[in-house]
Amino acid sequence: MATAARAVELAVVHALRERTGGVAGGRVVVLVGAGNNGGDGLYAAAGLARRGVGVHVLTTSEHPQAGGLAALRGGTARLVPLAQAWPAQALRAVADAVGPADVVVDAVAGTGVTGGLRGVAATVVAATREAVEAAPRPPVVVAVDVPSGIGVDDGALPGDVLPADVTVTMGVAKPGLLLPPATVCAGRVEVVDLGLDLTRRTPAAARLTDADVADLWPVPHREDHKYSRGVLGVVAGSDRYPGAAVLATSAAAPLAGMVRYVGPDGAARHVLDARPEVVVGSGRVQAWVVGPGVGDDDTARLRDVRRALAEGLGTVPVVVDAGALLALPERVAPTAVLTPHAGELARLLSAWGRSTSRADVEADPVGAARRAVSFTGATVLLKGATTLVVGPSEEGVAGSSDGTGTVYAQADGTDWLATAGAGDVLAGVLGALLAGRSADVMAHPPLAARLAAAAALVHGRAARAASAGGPLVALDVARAVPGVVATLLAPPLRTGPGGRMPG
Ligand SMILES: NC(=O)C1=CN([C@@H]2O[C@H](COP(=O)(O)OP(=O)(O)OC[C@H]3O[C@@H](n4cnc5c(N)ncnc54)[C@H](O)[C@@H]3O)[C@@H](O)[C@H]2O)[C@H](O)CC1
Repeated sequence: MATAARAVELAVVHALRERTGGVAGGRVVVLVGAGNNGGDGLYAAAGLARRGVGVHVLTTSEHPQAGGLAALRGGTARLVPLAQAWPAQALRAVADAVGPADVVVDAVAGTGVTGGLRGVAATVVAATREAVEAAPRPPVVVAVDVPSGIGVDDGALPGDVLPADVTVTMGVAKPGLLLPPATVCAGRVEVVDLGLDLTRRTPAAARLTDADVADLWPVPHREDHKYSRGVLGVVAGSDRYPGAAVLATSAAAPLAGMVRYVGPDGAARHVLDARPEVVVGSGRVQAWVVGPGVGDDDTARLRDVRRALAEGLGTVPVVVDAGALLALPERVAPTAVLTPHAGELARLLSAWGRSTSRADVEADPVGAARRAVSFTGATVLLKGATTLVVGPSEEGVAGSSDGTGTVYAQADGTDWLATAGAGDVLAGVLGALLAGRSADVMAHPPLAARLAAAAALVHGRAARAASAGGPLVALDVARAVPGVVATLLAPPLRTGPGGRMPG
């Protein structure tokens, strides 16, 4: 508890310095519940008071953690017990304290709560949220371990939650901090190292970092040639949607050893205008992308899709996108990566006899993605503001009870990425990555999920680079991809002794 409380205290100190330029004299409200989460809040409050911070501790339980209460005693923190107050008095106390505060610490509840907050805790959290939103200069909100009341294991939002700017979480990022919808309430997540050995546990949810992606990315060696680096076959675009072919191949061409394009002459001309490096026509490939820009009623193009699926599935990794999704056989291996958005996933699940609307998928994206994995055996990448990737659980490794593995939740992009053609670019990036690691994926199919998450990270970062805070088009994202990969792969600049760069 001492380590956790100290980390919370330091996060508040940092927030105060950023906001006020100092620490002493800052105004902090700490909301404290009954359990150990509240205990962390109490110890942090005691530490802040010793630094000269003006601390209000608002308790939602009649029995806050005893050790933490003892730590407060004799100090300057003001204790305001809300559990015994009349509701109107309690709400006034919240509004009076929170309105002028610089920082609010949410230590109402942590991992000990399921199914949303109840009673005084729920009322106080709702009132605090209102007061934060109404404040002329809203305080910084620091959550202890998790924003109180989120679904810690599944990312649900079953009731009132105070959205945090920073979550200081203990030991490991809980799934609820990464998974939608709760992930939007977590803010920046800082993990406190408690020295736990987590190597033998399969996390329910994870998020790849830049370093993870750098480790996964295939880097050419001196002996490499275009074929050994991986050839990607792309069945994309149609007379109606030629742009999808251009976007998928433009994203893939710089990353793969070679891209072969299979499609109608008109689209092929556009592809070659944009990327003369692309080879038109079929041939041996180490991975396929099938479906971008192919309508599910386009008989001629679906013939190419089915041919590529028949040739690729089970032999090489295959990205199955857009129009190809409904052409998928009933069962496939995890080396097939489906890349639907919420509407496409709803259609797929409905086609498999589980009537599902887009709203259903949006309400429970993790559950919907897991169901698609259970039905097909494929790896599923569900596109969204937080892109989710999940595949079957690894043999011999404990996963979810439905036979699915870790959910990767990547939130690396920008809202500007919600634009036509962005998915075609992602398909190209993912296809090229799978082509480059084709033999590894076929030897160890669960790798497909990590690579799909890596592609989502690169795609998101490329969008941020292309956007620079403003609007973008999908081709800008494709153009930004090589620079993002270069940055991820660049060795970190280290300063030598005395702060000088090593020569
Ligand atoms: N290694 C560790 O696990 C560490 C954990 N730390 C912190 O401790 C919490 C978990 O503590 P715990 O006491 O088990 O649970 P909570 O603090 O979440 O509170 C439980 C408490 O809340 C009340 N309660 C239960 N359900 C509800 C509800 N629906 N609405 C309102 N109130 C509810 C009930 O009275 C319970 O007693 C973890 O998250 C960390 O923050 C450490 O500090 C570090 C080590």
